[in-house]
Amino acid sequence: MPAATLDAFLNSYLGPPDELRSAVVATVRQLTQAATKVRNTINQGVLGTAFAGTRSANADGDIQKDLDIFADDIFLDAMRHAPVALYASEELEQPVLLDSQAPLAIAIDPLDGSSNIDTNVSIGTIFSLLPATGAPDANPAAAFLQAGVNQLGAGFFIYGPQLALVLSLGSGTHVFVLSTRLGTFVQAYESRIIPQRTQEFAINAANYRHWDEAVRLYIDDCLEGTEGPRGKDFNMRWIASLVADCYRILMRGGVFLYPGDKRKGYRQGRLRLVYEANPIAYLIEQAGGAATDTITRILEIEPESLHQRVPVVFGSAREVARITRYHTEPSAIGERAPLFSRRGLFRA
Ligand SMILES: O=P(O)(O)OC[C@H]1O[C@](O)(COP(=O)(O)O)[C@@H](O)[C@@H]1O
Ligand SMILES: [Mg+2]
Ligand SMILES: [Mg+2]
Repeated sequence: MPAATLDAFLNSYLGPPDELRSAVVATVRQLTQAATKVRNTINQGVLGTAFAGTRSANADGDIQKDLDIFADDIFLDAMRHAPVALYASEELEQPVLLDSQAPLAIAIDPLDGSSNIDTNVSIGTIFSLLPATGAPDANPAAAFLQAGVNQLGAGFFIYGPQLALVLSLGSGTHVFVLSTRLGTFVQAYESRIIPQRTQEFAINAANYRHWDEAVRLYIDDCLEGTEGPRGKDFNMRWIASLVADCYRILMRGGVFLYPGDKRKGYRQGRLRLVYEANPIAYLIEQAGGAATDTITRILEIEPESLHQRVPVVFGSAREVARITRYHTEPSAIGERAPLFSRRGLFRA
């Protein structure tokens, strides 16, 4: 029987007194308040213009939209009232030291799907909760260079038709929706289970000519549908908001790919390991899915730097495993010989 509210869920997670657990719960509570503020701002319909004059380039060189910076300020401020030692954000070159004695470190993408801000398509906030290891005041970035398996919890808010929180604290992936009538987040599902198989993929196909052969072949085979080696038709989606693509996969399965490609600066894809791929991989695995960098499990990758990128494939476990085989044992896929000699459907 699902707990009716986020509060009830968090209380049931608390269990016996435990400093880390209560820190996680207090932090999630602060995050929900911050997300509600961001949502209220979005609802005022002031996205592009309200924060004029705040545009600049972030740590990854992207042009920051004004709402990115606003959201970052809101979440940073909220974390000052949480048991958080360190706050690392996509929008900040270096982590901020908040309280060296506090037990947690948070890595956050305050506004995911920025290219959709002006288009009224779902955007979100992604967060990863880690133990604040090492000496936070001596080397703030070091706490974030731990593999995703160490996460104590992870989640994202999605500012869509509903304000939803997708959350895992290590036992399943749960979805809560803000009820404006009740003034609280209400559990919408007990725990998501992603189907093992799928007939739906998500990828930015405009990059087809830049992909490696393994990715092209996988997509070619999907597009051939019932006439190709897969023997079934596929559907395609690409929202260009990681949170929205992930939410759909949690609801009905599917596979998401943002591989590395040959464009300058995209050899490791576009997504960031510490505050995008790791929390998403944690949620997906907790829902029975899988997440890799095409070959290696995302959660086992040891980050080398806070803002590093990583190729990402996640979703229905059998499909993710198949994509790995396209990369590691291509001759075992289908019945083609010699492999990679075919011309792709997108190619002239
Ligand atoms: O525009 P592209 O290359 O298709 O990339 C879209 C991807 O980039 C992102 O917008 C990156 O996140 P940010 O908006 O936080 O930079 C993802 O949400 C999305 O999956
Ligand atoms: Mg993002
Ligand atoms: Mg962002």
